[in-house]
Amino acid sequence: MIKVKDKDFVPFISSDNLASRVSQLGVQISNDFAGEDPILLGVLNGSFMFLSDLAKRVTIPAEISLVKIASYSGTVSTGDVKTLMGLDIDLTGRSVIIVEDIVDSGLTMDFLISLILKQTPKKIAIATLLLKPEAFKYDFKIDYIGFEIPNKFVVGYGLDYDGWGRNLPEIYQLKN
Ligand SMILES: O=P(O)(O)OC[C@H]1O[C@H](OP(=O)(O)OP(=O)(O)O)[C@H](O)[C@@H]1O
Ligand SMILES: Nc1nc2[nH]cnc2c(=O)[nH]1
Repeated sequence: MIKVKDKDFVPFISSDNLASRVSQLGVQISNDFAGEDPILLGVLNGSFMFLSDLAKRVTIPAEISLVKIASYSGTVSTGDVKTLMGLDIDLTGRSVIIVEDIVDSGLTMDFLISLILKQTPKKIAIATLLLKPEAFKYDFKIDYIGFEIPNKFVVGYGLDYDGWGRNLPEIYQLKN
């Protein structure tokens, strides 16, 4: 068990499991997007570690760009998604792979998809390391899912609790 800020968390997904799953996703993306020169669009802050490891496993030419949006404060969503750093790349006619650490309710991703669609890309795909199926409220398709997890708050491998815990190399779940 570990303490992050003022809450206790228990080990949930080991760094070995993360590494092998991320590597499989990299192979899949490389096969599916061969010849398309995709853009890996990471969503800050949470996706930085997943994006970094995934990008190293993508063996085809790919651009990398970042957007920064946020809706969570502590362990709860504010229900209000804000763009804190916008797109700095033209997505017109491009194949865009959105890279997220987690899709929970789906609110953030839904917001991002509509933002990107305004730029008329050729294709949008979604890659998320984690998905909480019980919490997911939308019906957009998620193309690459690392792990489906229960509806409990997690930290580590980029994911934070109030800013803390992002640097942990494995994923932990909030203790009951
Ligand atoms: O599906 P949802 O319910 O919208 O939740 C998922 C979002 O929540 C987290 O971001 P957060 O707002 O905590 O910002 P961060 O990436 O800076 O940690 C996570 O990185 C996703 O972007
Ligand atoms: N750190 C963290 N951020 C989230 N954003 C949405 N769900 C979660 C979660 O379980 N953990």
